[in-house]
Amino acid sequence: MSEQELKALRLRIDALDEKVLELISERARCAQEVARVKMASLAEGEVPVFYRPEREAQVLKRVMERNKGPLGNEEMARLFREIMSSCLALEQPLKVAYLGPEGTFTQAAAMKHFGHAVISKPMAAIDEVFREVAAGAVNFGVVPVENSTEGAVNHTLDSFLEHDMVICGEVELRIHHHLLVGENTKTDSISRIYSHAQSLAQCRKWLDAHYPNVERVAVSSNAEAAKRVKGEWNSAAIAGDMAAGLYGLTRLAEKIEDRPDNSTRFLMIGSQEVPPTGDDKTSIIVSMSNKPGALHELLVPFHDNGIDLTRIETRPSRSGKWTYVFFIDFVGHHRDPLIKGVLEKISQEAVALKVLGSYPKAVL
Ligand SMILES: O=C(O)C(=O)C[C@]1(C(=O)O)C=C[C@@H](O)C=C1
Repeated sequence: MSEQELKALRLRIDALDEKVLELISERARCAQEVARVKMASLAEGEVPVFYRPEREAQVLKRVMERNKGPLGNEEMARLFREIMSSCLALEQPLKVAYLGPEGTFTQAAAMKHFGHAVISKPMAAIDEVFREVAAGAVNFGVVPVENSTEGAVNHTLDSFLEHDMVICGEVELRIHHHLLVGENTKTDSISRIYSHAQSLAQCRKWLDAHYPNVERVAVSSNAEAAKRVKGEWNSAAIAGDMAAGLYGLTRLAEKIEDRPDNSTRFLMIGSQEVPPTGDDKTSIIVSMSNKPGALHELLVPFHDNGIDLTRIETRPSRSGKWTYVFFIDFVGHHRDPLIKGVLEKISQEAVALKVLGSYPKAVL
């Protein structure tokens, strides 16, 4: 390519950037207007709701449907995710608590869902995220709920039994683990590998094959593992890209998870009910009396109405020995007439039924 051609193309890019800039600014001004209208139409004592997950899901879906390339749909939606995040921050900067410390996959999930224009607050434990939301110190919380290799995150399920929370969104993240070391660590001198217990489990086969005799130490998060090895000489951490970048660690081996499709699902928790979008999921907790056929009775109304169950999990209830609660996710919104009917049927049989929330299916 000649210098001349390159120069002409860069001039075109400059001109296009100017238009993009103008359009983004116009969109941001429009969002400010939206905020003004929301404020003006408030009833006496009503609090304004700036963040609208159902609208955000619609915007992102529309972008993906209309995108003609060459950028991929997800790539394009991610750009719009960030534009919307910044527009919302003009209306109201959201405060989001997540399972920290900085650099965890939960932080990456929070950024994927809310974009980078939020004020984010790392918490030391899942229960603390719940408490922070319940206390009203933040607008939303982000917690992991299940992993495709290791199953349920029990701390999260148990926290739902203790706190009144509304689930207002979900996000799925592909989890890639790397073996990370600090600058002073020699490859052949590793005597200890730190990570979160779930991450150690997700890389068990790889560790058995490559470091069978090295001590594996479970710590509170993989970001914590990364933080520790930064200053140590003989240890390595298993953690993801965010932690590697944050603590300036070197990747000795990349993508060491045993299953290439290893993914984690995260939930956004708050107090805001989300209206239907037409493509939603609902999460409920049900406790049944301890008698034969109770689970069957619970599942029949879903089957009879052709409702797609996406997950069912059992946890011991806090109220009696050998009694259980079921966490169930299914497709649909609790305001849909069909779902309403099913929930009514279940509540007739159940000891207790709680709708944790209906929310748009993850778009990204
Ligand atoms: O449509 C709204 O209610 C807006 O506030 C605008 C907007 C946007 O930028 O598109 C911003 C924040 C909301 O979460 C949803 C959408």
